[in-house]
Amino acid sequence: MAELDDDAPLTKQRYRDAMANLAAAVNVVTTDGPAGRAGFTATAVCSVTDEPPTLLVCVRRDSSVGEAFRANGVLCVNTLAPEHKTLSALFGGKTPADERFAAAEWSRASTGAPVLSGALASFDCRVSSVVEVGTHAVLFCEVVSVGDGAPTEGLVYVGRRYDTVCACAS
Ligand SMILES: NC(=O)c1ccc[n+]([C@@H]2O[C@H](COP(=O)([O-])OP(=O)(O)OC[C@H]3O[C@@H](n4cnc5c(N)ncnc54)[C@H](O)[C@@H]3O)[C@@H](O)[C@H]2O)c1
Ligand SMILES: Cc1cc2c(cc1C)N(C[C@H](O)[C@H](O)[C@H](O)COP(=O)(O)O)c1[nH]c(=O)[nH]c(=O)c1N2
Repeated sequence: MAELDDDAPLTKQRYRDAMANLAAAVNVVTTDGPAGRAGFTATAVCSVTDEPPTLLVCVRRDSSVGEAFRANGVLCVNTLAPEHKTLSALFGGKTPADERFAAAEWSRASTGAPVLSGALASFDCRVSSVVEVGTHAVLFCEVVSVGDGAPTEGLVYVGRRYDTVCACAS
């Protein structure tokens, strides 16, 4: 059981160590448009409201991909299945964009954002507002269409490693 320690300084490392205990779905977030095609791995994705359907994505402001998302103003959140572990590492590393996208099959959403074939779910979005908080930009995104695959197993990231969970309806 975790106990709060108010005396120890709250360092970045202690914050990260605690956050590492939160299991999170793994997504590849993609965009395309005048600023070019880009994509990155993200666990900082969350549903905000269903009226209007809105989710948020947090992206590091100093990442090579962040500006493309802001400039294109559209994105697709592709939720990964267990077979996408290698893809997650590719989109989460320093690999050039073309190599990232060459590792999977894609179609195009109505916004123009790339949709991952075999994703557990895909959310095609328009960025409705951006709030900068510290090192990250929080992209609030209105969902314009969704696609979901057959119930299967989901990929989660917890304790700094990947795991598989049942995503089947009980
Ligand atoms: N929100 C994020 O930007 C975020 C989330 C998860 C992982 N990552 C990156 O993926 C790599 C591997 O992460 P890891 O979980 O194995 O180990 P880690 O020790 O770097 O991170 C542990 C946890 O802390 C949080 N975190 C890490 N970096 C963060 C950041 N810059 N801003 C906000 N929260 C952050 C995440 O919840 C992460 O799962 C690292 O480079 C990490 O920075 C970034
Ligand atoms: C499991 C996991 C989860 C996340 C990440 C990584 C991994 C492996 N990364 C980091 C991000 O994917 C990485 O910095 C990319 O490389 C960013 O693209 P550039 O390398 O800057 O092009 C990440 N970055 C971010 O800004 N928000 C996030 O939610 C996450 N989540």
